[in-house]
Amino acid sequence: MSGLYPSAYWVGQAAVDLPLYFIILVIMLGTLFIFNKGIHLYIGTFFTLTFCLIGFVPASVLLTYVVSFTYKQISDTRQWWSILFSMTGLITITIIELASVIGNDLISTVCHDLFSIFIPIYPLIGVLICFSRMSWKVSSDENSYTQLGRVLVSVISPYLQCVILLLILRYLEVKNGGKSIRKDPIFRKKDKKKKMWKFTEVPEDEDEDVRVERARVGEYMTSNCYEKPAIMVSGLHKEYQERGKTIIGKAMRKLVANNISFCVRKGEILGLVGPNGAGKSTLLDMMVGQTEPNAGQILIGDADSAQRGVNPVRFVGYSPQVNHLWPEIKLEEHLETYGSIKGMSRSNLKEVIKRIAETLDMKEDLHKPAKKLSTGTQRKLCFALSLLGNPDVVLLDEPSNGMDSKAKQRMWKVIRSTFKGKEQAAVLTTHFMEEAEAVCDRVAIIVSGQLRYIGSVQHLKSKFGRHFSLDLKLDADSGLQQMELLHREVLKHFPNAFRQDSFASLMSYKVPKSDVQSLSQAFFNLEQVKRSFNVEEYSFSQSTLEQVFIELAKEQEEDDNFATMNSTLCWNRRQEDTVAF
Ligand SMILES: Nc1ncnc2c1ncn2[C@@H]1O[C@H](COP(=O)(O)OP(=O)(O)OP(=O)(O)O)[C@@H](O)[C@H]1O
Repeated sequence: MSGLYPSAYWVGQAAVDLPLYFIILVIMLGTLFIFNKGIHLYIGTFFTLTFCLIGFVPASVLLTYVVSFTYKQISDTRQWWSILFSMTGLITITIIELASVIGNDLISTVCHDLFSIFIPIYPLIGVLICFSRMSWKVSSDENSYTQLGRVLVSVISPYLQCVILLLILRYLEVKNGGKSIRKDPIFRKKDKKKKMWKFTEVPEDEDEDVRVERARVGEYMTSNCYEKPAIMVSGLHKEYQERGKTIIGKAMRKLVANNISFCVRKGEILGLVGPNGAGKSTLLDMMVGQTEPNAGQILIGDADSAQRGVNPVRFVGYSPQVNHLWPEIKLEEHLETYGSIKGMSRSNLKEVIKRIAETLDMKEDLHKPAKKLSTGTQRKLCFALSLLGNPDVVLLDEPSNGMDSKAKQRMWKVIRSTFKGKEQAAVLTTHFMEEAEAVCDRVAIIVSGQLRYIGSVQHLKSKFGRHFSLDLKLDADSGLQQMELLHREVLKHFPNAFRQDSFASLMSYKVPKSDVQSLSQAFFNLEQVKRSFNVEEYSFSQSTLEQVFIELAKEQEEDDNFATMNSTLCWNRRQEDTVAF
């Protein structure tokens, strides 16, 4: 709520609403007493009304605050609640008058008392009805006595209502409020006793590079003599409790970060890749403080500047997986707002917006509201917002989702030029291996909440790429017999080659490294095959990062029969180890 604690927000609202409502009511009552000859203003009436108003005004205002939790748009309040309040006032008056007309004082008194106690907008109406009765009716002691009793109920009820409505407001804030509620001096939630986490064990099957990275982070954390990396994540652990499938089913432990440690140096871009649900977004959420880890430490940016009191908003730029845009606000206004929050000057901001619009091809969309932007442009905008103000660290959660390939290439170029050789660092999650290869200096592969690998793309390929890919495209006229002969010839040169799916005249093989003694010999053999078997063209290449990733995910997720990776690829673990893109 406007960056304020909830209590500060409500007190601020009340500081305006209470006097305003009080003044309006005083003017209305004054007018009533001046022009209505039926109700006389005596000293007693004046004090009773004043005392009633002091309780009635806050009770009515608190009621509107409480009902404000039931609507999502401002217009809802005008349409429904104002009509409902007017109708309630009218109905209560009608009921009380009807009871009086039929001469049943008991019903009239019971209704009056019930309305006064349970309907916060009634007590003032009730007091006025009583006053008019006391003025107009032939005065009898019994009548005056009844009316005084009713007045008393109407005057006291609003004070009780204030207490109850305040408690309801607090309950609603605690239930619906965001994180600021924890620090709120009035609406603060009582902290439940936190579960104490034991130091999590280092996974036994941990990769050597991951182990080295963990040791490096440990050194950085304990030593003062190094130039610290831009991001340090140490021993991060997070798990959720998942409900069992049946009502009595036991809650399951879902591990989304299993003792993860890594660091990102200044000027470095680290790619986080992994299958759906591996825990990549949760990791970023923990880095920006949106999700609380169960154990571990995250240090972002220059600790010295944090101690010097530099605004932490300037340290981190974050582009979450779900777009965080205001639907009615224009693209340019988004950039202006974020730029101002990050402390950019007006003139600088204008220049930066112009450059962003040109670089990311958004010039024509500058004056469109966010809801009218295409999905790709919305992603571009979120990406641009995260870069505004040159933050020390930028976290990008699947930034290129929904972008066409041209837009992706532009964005990759911007990312490279922003971080390469600079003081800033970035973490980027992606499903596109092509993206990781094009943009990232190092890649971290996460499977089932565990960091399985970390290193440069080339190192990953040479470490895990156990196969070469061989594709042969035969002449369109070649028949099955020709293909069979070619297959035998391939096996002659690469005895352990494994044939994958063939499409029409295209034959694909996975060739183990052990079958390739020297690359020159392999290409010499393939040239001969090409000449003798009407092969139109062929390609022989080291495994792509995509293939390496599939291998890794398969090795380490032995229990899975099927897994999907976004829309870019899927793999089916069949007995013959077929990879299908
Ligand atoms: N608040 C939560 N409560 C329970 N489980 C959660 C919660 N948030 C995330 N999870 C679970 O944690 C796992 C990791 O989710 P996360 O979104 O981090 O994965 P991801 O690697 O980013 O996946 P994707 O690539 O699909 O975005 C998922 O199985 C998800 O269902």
